[in-house]
Amino acid sequence: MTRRVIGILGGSFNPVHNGHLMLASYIAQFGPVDEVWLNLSPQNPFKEQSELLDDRHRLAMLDKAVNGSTTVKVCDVELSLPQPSYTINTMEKLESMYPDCDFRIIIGSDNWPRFPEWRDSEALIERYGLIVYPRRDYPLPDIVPDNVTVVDAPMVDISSTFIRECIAEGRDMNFFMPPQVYEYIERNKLYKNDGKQYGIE
Ligand SMILES: Nc1ncnc2c1ncn2[C@@H]1O[C@H](COP(=O)(O)OP(=O)(O)OP(=O)(O)O)[C@@H](O)[C@H]1O
Ligand SMILES: O=C(O)c1ccc[n+]([C@@H]2O[C@H](COP(=O)([O-])O)[C@@H](O)[C@H]2O)c1
Repeated sequence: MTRRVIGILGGSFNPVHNGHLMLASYIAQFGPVDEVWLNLSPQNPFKEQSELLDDRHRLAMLDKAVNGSTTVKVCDVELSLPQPSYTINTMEKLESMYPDCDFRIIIGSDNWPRFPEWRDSEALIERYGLIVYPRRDYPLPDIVPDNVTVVDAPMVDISSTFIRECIAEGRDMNFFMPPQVYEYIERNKLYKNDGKQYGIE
């Protein structure tokens, strides 16, 4: 039986947006993988906890965003692993949970310069392999080491930070994410910057 190859795209997804989804869809169709899993990191080792919305809201928005897709899926394994979310722990856990799959790590070129600071970065490249895609202002690596693949995906230059700021200013961000995610944000009054943490659906 052929082994399924899964690309893991980790992030805070605070919130997930069309940039994440278009990239994941592109790599699942044109990259060296069969599926892309959007892996929710409750606590990125490089980010401040205080900036983050509750994991359950971020997971609910991811589930709504992929909407049952068979090639772009959600992965919540880090919710039950120690924090911060080190990718090496995640990959080892996934390997043990899905012995019939091969896993790759997907990162943007913005993450490439600091990749050597990731825990066990050399082992991550050697054991799993990296797929690197372009982000604005961050050139792709000139010299591509063994086990690193560059995928020239189109760039959609939006970020969760921009979306959070715009919502806090009262702007309409409906077209920056799937409508069902935006409805969830509105219904739960998320990112309003009024200091309140609203309930989980
Ligand atoms: N517009 C985009 N196109 C492609 N990849 C993106 C885009 N925005 C973020 N990513 C990548 O998706 C992964 C998860 O992103 P993350 O949740 O950190 O989103 P972000 O929009 O960069 O968030 P923030 O603005 O809160 O830092 C990261 O590897 C990040 O580089
Ligand atoms: O494992 C590490 O040392 C490590 C260091 C920095 C970031 N990561 C992971 O990289 C993913 C994307 O991070 P970011 O900064 O683009 O949100 C996310 O899943 C993080 O947990 C992982």
